Amino acid sequence: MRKNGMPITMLTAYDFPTGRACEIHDIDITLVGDSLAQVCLGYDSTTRLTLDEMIHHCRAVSRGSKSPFLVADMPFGSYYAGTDDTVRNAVRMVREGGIEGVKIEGGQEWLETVRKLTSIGIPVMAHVGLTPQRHTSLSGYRVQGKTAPAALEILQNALALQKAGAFSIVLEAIPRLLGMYITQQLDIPTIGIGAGAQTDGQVLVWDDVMSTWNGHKAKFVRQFGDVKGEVESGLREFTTAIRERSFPAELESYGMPEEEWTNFLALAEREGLGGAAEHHS
Ligand SMILES: Nc1nc(=O)c2c([nH]1)NC[C@@H]1CN(c3ccc(C(=O)N[C@@H](CCC(=O)O)C(=O)O)cc3)CN21
Ligand SMILES: CC(C)C(=O)C(=O)O
Ligand SMILES: [Mg+2]
Repeated sequence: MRKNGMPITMLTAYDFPTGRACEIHDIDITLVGDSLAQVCLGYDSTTRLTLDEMIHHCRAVSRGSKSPFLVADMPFGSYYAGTDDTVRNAVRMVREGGIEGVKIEGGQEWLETVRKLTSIGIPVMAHVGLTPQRHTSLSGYRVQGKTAPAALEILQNALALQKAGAFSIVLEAIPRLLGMYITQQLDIPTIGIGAGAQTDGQVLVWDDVMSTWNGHKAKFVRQFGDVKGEVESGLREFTTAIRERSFPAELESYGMPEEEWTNFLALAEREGLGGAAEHHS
């Protein structure tokens, strides 16, 4: 993939229509992010998402997103119980979910896992800096690598993950200088989210880009679309039109030959049903 060329565009998708939109509108990498826990399923943390739930959404996205490279987050708890178990879970995501690569959060502790998945043909995207699956032990969603030792540790993790075979790496919520430095040091492409403008690509969450997410807006989010505004005005007009009976119009309903209607009324009356039709208002 690209290094120093045109930046890589990556966007999350969670279902068939959003996957389809990534394909049609020229996204390079579609990510079935575990952020789906929060933005689609209403959980308070990505740690609540199960492997089965993730696979269900991967299946929908993969039917819509054919040409972008398709990556999915391995859910919290699906890659800790030894390499064999992790491989089994990743293989399910590929075979049942139809995805092409997996993303895992963390550093040195996953080198063996990255080597194994890569060796059996499942490309691994690494993810360092702010790792949301660990928000509890990180004491919340905080910028990472702001001190010299912390920055060094992130760089060392990134280098080790590359050496273990990761094909790309997400850098989340780190100072922009560190994002630039790590990008220069690595041969594999870096994809930033809150890592400044010098990474090889950028990723954001669909609902942040489209302004449909009602929760906290991180500093790194830019809202490019106003789907929330469209939903508001669309629903206001929908309910108003129903309540004032301007919907449906005649053209939005079905007719019947006049003669059939007359015969119907006569038939109904003969059967002793309903009486005259003037009751309807
Ligand atoms: N809608 C949404 N967007 C995301 O980017 C996202 C999710 N959900 N859910 C899963 C994780 C959680 N992520 C988050 C969540 C919060 C912050 C956040 O509030 N960051 C603070 C940093 C404050 C500081 O340390 O100074 C910020 O205000 O940017 C960052 C990433 C990224 N992912
Ligand atoms: C924000 C991206 C990188 C992610 O991991 C997610 O959407 O879950
Ligand atoms: Mg994620």
